[in-house]
Amino acid sequence: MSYDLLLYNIGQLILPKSSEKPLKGKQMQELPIRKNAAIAVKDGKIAWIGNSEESDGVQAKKKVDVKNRVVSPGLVDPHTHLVFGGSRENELALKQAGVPYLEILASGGGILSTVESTRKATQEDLIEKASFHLERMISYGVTTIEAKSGYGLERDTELKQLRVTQRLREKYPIGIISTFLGPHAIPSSYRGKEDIFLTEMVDMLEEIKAEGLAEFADIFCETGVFTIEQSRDFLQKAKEKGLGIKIHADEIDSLGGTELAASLEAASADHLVAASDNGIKALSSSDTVAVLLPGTTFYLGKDTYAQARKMIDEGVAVALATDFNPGSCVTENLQLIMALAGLKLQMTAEEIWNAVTVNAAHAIGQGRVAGTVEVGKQADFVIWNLPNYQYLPYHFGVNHVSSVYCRGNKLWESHGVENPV
Ligand SMILES: N=CN[C@@H](CCC(=O)O)C(=O)O
Ligand SMILES: [Zn+2]
Repeated sequence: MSYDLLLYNIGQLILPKSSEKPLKGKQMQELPIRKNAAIAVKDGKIAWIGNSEESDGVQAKKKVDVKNRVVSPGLVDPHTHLVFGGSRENELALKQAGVPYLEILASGGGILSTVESTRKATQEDLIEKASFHLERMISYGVTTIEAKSGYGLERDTELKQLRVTQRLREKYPIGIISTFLGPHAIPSSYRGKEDIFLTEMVDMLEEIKAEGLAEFADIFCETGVFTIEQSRDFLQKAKEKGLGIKIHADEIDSLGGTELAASLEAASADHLVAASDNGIKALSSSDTVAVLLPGTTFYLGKDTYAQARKMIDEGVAVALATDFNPGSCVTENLQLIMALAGLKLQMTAEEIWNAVTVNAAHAIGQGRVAGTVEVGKQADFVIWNLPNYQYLPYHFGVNHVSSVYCRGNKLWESHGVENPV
């Protein structure tokens, strides 16, 4: 058999355990590593994994010497707000003056200011801007992402954002999972009429599902935004329409969104900085993935991070994401989030790699498609300029990628000096 591509001399091949369900608690500590490995690709899929010596006789159109470096599955970023207009650099001065995130929002800024810019932007403007950010995500080793709407807060702009995501799917070979986040904030004109706004958002669910514009629905459950009851009602209706569900839960105040996510069997509950002990317990007896966003906590200037250690020790499945957005976490760099997970969430290197591969894939319903390197799966992987897998969360703030492959094709390559391993 002749393959399309052979990678040989792989110093460490990171092989997160494939599983029907996300890895929970102690399972996250296991990260199988194959030393001196080789991978062969045929028709965009992994066709063979073996020892580098065995690969001598393997026929392939192209052979790549990995020079003893690390290869991992393509990273998965399961929480991004990729499509938006404008930017909010003016908020830095407000933050420095001590104005809290929710206060900026309540005074018509924050999310609402991005809503204004997104409403004004054309579909083409949004495609161009999102492409720029997406290509930067890819350069950091990401081959699957989730992208949320939520900067329209009215039918036409929400649909415009979702259509941009569809166009990005056609434009790029990477996996892009779309989430409808219509209830992301209360538009100023609907203050005191939140239920009318939510009915309008619920009315969009059928069309979104029928047109395949999103796989998931999401809501921002927070003080001054949507209550637990409103969130339950919206998510239940989304589920009835056949959409998967997610929730921005317990980010700032402990409202009980974590417990709600577990009780509704949501695919993920995201943020969870203020999750209660009961919430963590509820997650541990569910398959809902806790998607933690330490970049957001850092960017909002907080000292208290999500209790990742307690969550993992109590048996929760944890994933990590950038939360890339123009307000609360302005970075496309998932490697930076991996470093923050080591420094601020006390996660081990093994847990961190599982959290950005297999568990991140499960958080967006892609456990069968992405997040692992195994025969028969999509050939999405990253060659890293790393001497070993523990090195990544240790050396922070830079890009360690040597090259990114998606479905067996090289998508991005670094032109810098290689780290001598
Ligand atoms: N917290 C709610 N939504 C986003 C922030 C959006 C924004 O500030 O534009 C988040 O997940 O952090
Ligand atoms: Zn978010």
